[in-house]
Amino acid sequence: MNAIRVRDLRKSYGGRPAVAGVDLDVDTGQVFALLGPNGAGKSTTVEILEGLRRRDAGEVSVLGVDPATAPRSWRSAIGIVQQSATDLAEATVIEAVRHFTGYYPDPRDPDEVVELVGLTSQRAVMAGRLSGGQRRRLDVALGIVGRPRLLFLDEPTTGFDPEARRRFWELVRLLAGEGCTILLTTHYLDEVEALADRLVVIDAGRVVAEGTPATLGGRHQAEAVVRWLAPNGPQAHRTARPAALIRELGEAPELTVTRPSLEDVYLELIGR
Ligand SMILES: Nc1ncnc2c1ncn2[C@@H]1O[C@H](COP(=O)(O)OP(=O)(O)OP(=O)(O)O)[C@@H](O)[C@H]1O
Repeated sequence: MNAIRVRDLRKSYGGRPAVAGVDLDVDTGQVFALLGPNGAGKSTTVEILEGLRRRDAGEVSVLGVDPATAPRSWRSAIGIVQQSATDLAEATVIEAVRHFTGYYPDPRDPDEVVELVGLTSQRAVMAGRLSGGQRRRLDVALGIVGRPRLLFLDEPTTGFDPEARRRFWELVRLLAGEGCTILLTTHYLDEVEALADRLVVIDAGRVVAEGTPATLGGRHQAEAVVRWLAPNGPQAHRTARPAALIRELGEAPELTVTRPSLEDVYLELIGR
C-alpha cells in the first residue's frame, strides 16, 4: 500500500491557485522529498495531507485514510514538524517532551527522544530560552515522540549548525530504518541527496519533475566534465565517456570528473 496517494490535488486562495493539479505516490518506508521555490505550493500540499487544511478538489489518501475526515487514531500515527513552532516557552525541554507523550498510545521514552535530537545538555532549559536551532530540534523531538508511521518534516533543519544537521540526518536514517515513511520539505539540496529515496520538484502549484536524487532531470546521463592540469595549463573536456578519456590521460595531475549537481539540475528545472 502507498503511504500517500494524491491525484489532481487543487487549492486556491482567493481565486489564486496555490496547488494546481498535483499527483504524488509515496511508498511505505520511503524518504520522499518535496522541492520547489518559495511559494511553489509545498506547505499547502503538506498541510492538506496532514489534515490541517481543506482542499478544493482532488483525491487524497494518507495511510489509507482521507485526512479531511480522518479519525483520532489516524492522527496519532502521524508525526508533524511544521515551520511554525508550537508555543512552549513556559516548559523545559524534558517537560515539553513528557507532556506530548500523553497524546499517543505507544510513545517513545522522553529521555531517549531528547538524546536522539541532541538536547540532553539542554533538557532542563526552558523552551523559550533555547537558541533557534535548539528550538527546532525540540520541534523534531515533539514530532517523533509518538513513534509515527508517517512523519512530515517541513524544512526541519532551518537554523541548524552543520553538526546538528548531520546528526539530524542520522536520526532520519534511523527512523527510516525502523520503517517510518518520511515526507521531507527542504531547500537544502545536499539534504535531499543525503536522505531522499525519491523526490518531486513543484513549481507554481504543479509537479515539474520527479525521480531519484541521482536521476532527476536525466542527471546521470548528462555529459561529464573532466579537468586536469596539463603542462600548458588547466584543461576541461566535456564527454559522455569520461572513463575512456581518463585511461588515455593516465596519471594526470589534479584530475577531477564532475557531472551537473542536483542543484544545477534543480535550477534548470525551475527555469532560474
Ligand atoms: N493562508 C493563505 N492565504 C492566502 N494565500 C496563501 C496562504 N498560504 C499560502 N498562500 C499562497 O499560496 C502560495 C503557495 O504557498 P505555500 O506556502 O504552499 O508555498 P511553499 O512552497 O510552501 O513556499 P515556502 O518554500 O516559502 O515555504 C503562495 O503564493 C502563498 O502566498
